Amino acid sequence: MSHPPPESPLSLIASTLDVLATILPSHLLKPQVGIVCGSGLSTLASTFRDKVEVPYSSLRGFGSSTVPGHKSALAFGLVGPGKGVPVVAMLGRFHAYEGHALSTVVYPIRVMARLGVKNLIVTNAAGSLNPELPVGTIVVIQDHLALPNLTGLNPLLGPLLSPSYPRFLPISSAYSPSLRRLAFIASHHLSLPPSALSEGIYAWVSGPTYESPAEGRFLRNAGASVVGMSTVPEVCVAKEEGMEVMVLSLVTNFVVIPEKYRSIKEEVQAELDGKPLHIAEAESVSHEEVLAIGKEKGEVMTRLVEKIIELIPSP
Ligand SMILES: O=P(O)(O)O[C@H]1O[C@H](CO)[C@@H](O)[C@H]1O
Ligand SMILES: Nc1nc2[nH]cnc2c(=O)[nH]1
Repeated sequence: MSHPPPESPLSLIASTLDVLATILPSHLLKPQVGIVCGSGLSTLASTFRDKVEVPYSSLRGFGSSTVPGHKSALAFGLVGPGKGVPVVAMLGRFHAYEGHALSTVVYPIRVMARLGVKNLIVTNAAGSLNPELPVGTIVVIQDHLALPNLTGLNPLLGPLLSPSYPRFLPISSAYSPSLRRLAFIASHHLSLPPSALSEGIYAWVSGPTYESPAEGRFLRNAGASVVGMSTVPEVCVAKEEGMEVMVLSLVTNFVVIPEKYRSIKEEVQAELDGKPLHIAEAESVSHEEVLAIGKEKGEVMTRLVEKIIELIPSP
């Protein structure tokens, strides 16, 4: 028995676009800006006007977001004063550690590109590797350190989706300087304190384990400022699709990097000497903590993203 040939990615995308065309009113069908909401950050769509939510389950090619703090739906709407800017947001993203293929992780970005999105604002929750980036800081990402990209898990591995795409995509200027400028100008318009927004380098790791102390130290020594388990696949594909991209990482925790390891050998010797050591409780990260900071900073992130969208020159 012969099997039908597998559906091509482009025909799958076309079927998603057909469904959206039947659901959306015409003024929302051509979004100019795309947003990816990070863990606990789906509030970024809370102020959209004329909002229409489309569940991922109704769109072929989409996976389901299984991580708490990620909702499985696209939100379309208008942002900003007057007529408003049409936008689309992923209220939840897909991570490779959930078991999604990288092609699924980036599928919504390819759909956004074909809806007409030219500017992509990617957000995430991330762990800080730098004491100068405390919890609550919003880091405007300048560059990335993607170990999976360097070791065989690049999201662009495989046949090109279109022969017009470059086989060897340069990503040395993936993080749009003009959009990054707008982040700082928006922050100024909103009178946020200078410490609210910083700049840095995002390390992408596969997760789902958080970093061991040695891994955290390794990433810090390699030049990364924050670390997370997402974002880079979306950025690489958005660049391949010709979009301008910016990334805002919300620092939700410090990566635990002790200056000195606890020495069980010294502890035992101290006990034998009758002078037991005082051992501090070991710190650790939790996703609940990550979500709590997302909730706390959701409002300021929303105002910042809205203002950036207002400042993007119209086409
Ligand atoms: O990157 P986002 O989706 O914001 O989520 C971050 O938070 C989760 C860990 O708490 C990981 O998925 C990490 O990547
Ligand atoms: N890998 C990683 N991802 C995160 N997402 C939020 N915090 C962290 C972190 O400390 N490490």
